Amino acid sequence: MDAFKFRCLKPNFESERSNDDNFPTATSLEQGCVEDSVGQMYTAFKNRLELDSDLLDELVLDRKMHVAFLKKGLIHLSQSYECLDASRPWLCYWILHSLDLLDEPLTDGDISEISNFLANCQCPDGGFGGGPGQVAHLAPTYAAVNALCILGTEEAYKVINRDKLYSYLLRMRTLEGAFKMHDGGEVDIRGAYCAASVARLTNIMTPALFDGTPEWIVMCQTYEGGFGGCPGMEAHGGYSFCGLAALILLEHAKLCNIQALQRWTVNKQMSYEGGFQGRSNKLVDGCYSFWQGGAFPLIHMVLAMEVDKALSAERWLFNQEALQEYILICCQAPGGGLLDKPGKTRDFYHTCYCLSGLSVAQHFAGGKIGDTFVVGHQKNLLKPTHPVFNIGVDASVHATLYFSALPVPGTSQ
Ligand SMILES: CC(C)=CCC/C(C)=C/CC/C(C)=C/COP(=O)(O)OP(=O)(O)O
Ligand SMILES: [Zn+2]
Repeated sequence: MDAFKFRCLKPNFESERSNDDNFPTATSLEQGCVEDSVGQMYTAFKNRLELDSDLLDELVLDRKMHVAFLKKGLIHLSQSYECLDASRPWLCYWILHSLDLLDEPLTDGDISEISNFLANCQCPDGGFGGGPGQVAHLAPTYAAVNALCILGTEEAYKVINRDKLYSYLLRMRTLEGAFKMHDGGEVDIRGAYCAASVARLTNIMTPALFDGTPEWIVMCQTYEGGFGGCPGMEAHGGYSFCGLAALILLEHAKLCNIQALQRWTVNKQMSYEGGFQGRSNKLVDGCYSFWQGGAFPLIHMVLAMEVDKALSAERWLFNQEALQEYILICCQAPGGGLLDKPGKTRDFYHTCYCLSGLSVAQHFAGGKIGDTFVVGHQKNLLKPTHPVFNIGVDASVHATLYFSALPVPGTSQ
């Protein structure tokens, strides 16, 4: 057995624990508790391996259980999901994207039924609401468009009223080029990303729609290097992903300080836990496997355009093995589904973003095509995700091809 195949078995692993015992704060105490529970998961895994070294492949992604959890969610949700009644297109997206990463096909009947449901969430004046009859909102609009592109049939694509979507996006635009999340709603960097993502996928992007948007987005980059939700706010992984992905979609990534963003993002991977935190001095969480981990392919793309000679041709600039260990050992719920950290309950959001982050950590697409790094069983390998849209690469290519044949609203193209 190669005892050091896993990072958590390294002799210096324990020494990577934080040591704030002298001046405990609420935050450092919480951090200590998380390290205890993560350490217990790693120790339990190590002990199982010591009993039977042939169990190296025991580090498995429990595909069968995850698929069962996800498929059940397509049909029935427990009462605890009532609070997500205004996020139903999100539930479709989280479940469909997770199943797609796991390479689990849907029946034609399921595809039609979900397409119909999303059609019922579309608003008469364009965009999608959080459920049938709800007001249009940019976040469920992003989720619905992604979900329909994952479904990938002509029936699904045709649900999207592109002319109305275009006028809805124009209505959400502020004078300076930022986007509000809904009529009378808050303006933040999610709006810019959601608008740019759906506009790019469905081929309704025009210069008028995004005039001033890149300049507004870079105002959200903070002294730490990450992006906040709007100018002056704290840097956070969710917002940083939105900022960089939107700048790439708008072909203006050069406007931001990519070195500062890289330094900040690299330092959000926790040395002991292996997963990512969302912001400085906060706790590890499985969903940041994508919001932070997913930024590395984007950063790589931007640095590669600048002909950075020091750029690795083999690895993303984070510890891909450590992240996979965190997800596989600490984030899998025994009955299927993935979660934030040990002790938390599973949900579809964390299932989607843990799997998305796992996929990023398994696939390196910055050098020769198709380099994979799979920790544990080879069958853990997921399909690759498109780092800008976070839908499968195949689904994004198929959708882009379909919509590029249609005219851009308000132009002769
Ligand atoms: C496309 C789209 C809509 C993207 C959303 C991006 C995203 C996840 C933003 C995070 C927002 C935020 C400030 C969370 C902090 O939560 P917290 O204080 O509970 O968590 P923390 O302690 O980990 O920061
Ligand atoms: Zn989370």
